[in-house]
Amino acid sequence: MNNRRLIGEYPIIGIRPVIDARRGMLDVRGSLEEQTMNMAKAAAELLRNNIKYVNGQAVKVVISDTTIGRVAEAAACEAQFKREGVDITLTVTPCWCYGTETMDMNPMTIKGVWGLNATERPGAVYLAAVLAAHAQKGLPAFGIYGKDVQDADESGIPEDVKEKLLRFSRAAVAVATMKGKSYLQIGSISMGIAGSIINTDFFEEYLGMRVESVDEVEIIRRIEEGIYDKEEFQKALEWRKKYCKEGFDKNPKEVQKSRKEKDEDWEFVIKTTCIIRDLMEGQTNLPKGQEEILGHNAIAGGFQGQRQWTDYYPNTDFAEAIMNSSFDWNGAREPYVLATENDTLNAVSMLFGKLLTNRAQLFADVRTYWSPGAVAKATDGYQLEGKALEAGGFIHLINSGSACLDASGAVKLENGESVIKEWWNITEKDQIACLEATTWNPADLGYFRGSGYSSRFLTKSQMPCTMIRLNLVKGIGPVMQIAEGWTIALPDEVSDKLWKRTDYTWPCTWFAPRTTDKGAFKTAYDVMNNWGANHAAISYGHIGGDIITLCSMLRIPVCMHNVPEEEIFRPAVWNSYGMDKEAADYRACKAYGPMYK
Ligand SMILES: C[C@H](O)[C@@H](O)[C@@H](O)C(=O)CO
Ligand SMILES: [Mn+2]
Repeated sequence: MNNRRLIGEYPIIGIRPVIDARRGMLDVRGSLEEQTMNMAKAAAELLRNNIKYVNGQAVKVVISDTTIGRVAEAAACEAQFKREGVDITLTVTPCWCYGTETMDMNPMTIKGVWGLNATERPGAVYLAAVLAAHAQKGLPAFGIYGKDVQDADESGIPEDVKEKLLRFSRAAVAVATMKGKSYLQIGSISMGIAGSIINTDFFEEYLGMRVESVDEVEIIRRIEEGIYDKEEFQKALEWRKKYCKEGFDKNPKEVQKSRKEKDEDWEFVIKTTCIIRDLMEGQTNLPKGQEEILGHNAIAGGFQGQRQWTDYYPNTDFAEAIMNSSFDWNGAREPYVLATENDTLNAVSMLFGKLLTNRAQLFADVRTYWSPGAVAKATDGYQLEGKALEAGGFIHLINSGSACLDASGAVKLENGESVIKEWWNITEKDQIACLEATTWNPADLGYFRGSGYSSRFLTKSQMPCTMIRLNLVKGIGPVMQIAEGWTIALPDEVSDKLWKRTDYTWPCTWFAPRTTDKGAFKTAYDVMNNWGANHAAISYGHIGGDIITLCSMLRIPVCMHNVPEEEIFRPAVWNSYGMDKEAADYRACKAYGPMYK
């Protein structure tokens, strides 16, 4: 089994308890030491208990050795945090302190400040003062201030403060996890899809990542020279025979592959899967391997899922589907991020979703808008209901390959509702359910002359989800689109009729956005008509607020979203760019520019 994962530390959060330094006969500082340090301890406990890295471990949180009252202690804390590898700081206080003397001045940390809303000592006044200092010094920081005044002896953290502390920390950990990791592109531009044109400046300057590129011939070389984990290959082959059942072959009889050829294809696609994984993260069990033992340290990647390779070799839909899922032949494991058609921007969208949720992601074409009338016409009068009716129709999400099997909705909560779980909660039963909901149909030989297999499932249940896409726009740079909504369940016969109109052997999901009475969210049609590219990444849950916070940390403006205003949480200084939140976002992102430039 592969025991290599990403090289590089996971980000550490450092908590900075700041305090009024005045001593003298009444010893102001002394009277506040315990309360201040207790705030830091409470925040640390909240984060440790609720935030996990993508590898399933609890986030590491350290606290300054002392409270910080003057600049010498701020400097000592900075030195301590440097030793401990802190990327994210959370400053907390119940009282007035001296803003510029105690603030985090490190230009590279991601910063939050929590000022206690208790009026005995003016923590909120410090919060406002130090956020003004952050604004004046060009060091954006998130401000956290609870709505209700807390009594001085109250130790708990109010729910609204918890929500902001957790949103800030989830997004900050996601941002800092990407730093220093690689994106691996295998192959090149697929079918003229602009997202396949890898923009190294974007990865380097906005995400702090590096771009690695490998020609597809590397996979052929490793197959032919036997440079892959043979034990792993055999284990995967047996697992496939047992759990990944073949579906119907839609190809005309006269061109269908023979049984022998189909079995050879299975061996080929499984070797390809093992090698793509080795390319991403390395592989210690490569007896014939030398430099191949080292991977590209890739936290995300893409394969040129159509044309050239697929005109000649079996496609990589099996690799893409299995690697994006929460499990494989070794059981539940952290899902990878592997985009098909080499869509680097959809891969980044999947990466954002995965890092914020620790759940597998769905890659899809934003393929077709179905209006209520069009559905009725195509299905002898079926009338939409529920979320699809509310949205004025729905969108067909379907692409070969990179759809995690978790998106089948086969995994159920206790109450019977479908869910995509954090990968460490996936049980053996969940894995079997997803595999039983999926067939592996011989590839469409029109699109994939080289054959192979495509995963096929229908998302049969309603799940809350968030559809996003990061786009690159000349003159602006990266922008983000967000549509919260639901997968929807249609009667099987209705699904069948609509699905058969297109690629009936690919994974099929129907999506209804949450609509408003405005612009791009009037109806599902408007969402599709305003979508900026052919692809989207879909994450379980309504995570648009987290995406917005993450994008503000990366200085990526959000051009379209249906997130309730109260969930929008950006650095405090964004307010200084005007009352219109969208315009302010654009202005601020432009003013501060990418984090790593
Ligand atoms: C028709 C093409 O081959 C499909 O793959 C197309 O639906 C795409 O996925 C383009 O993104
Ligand atoms: Mn596509």
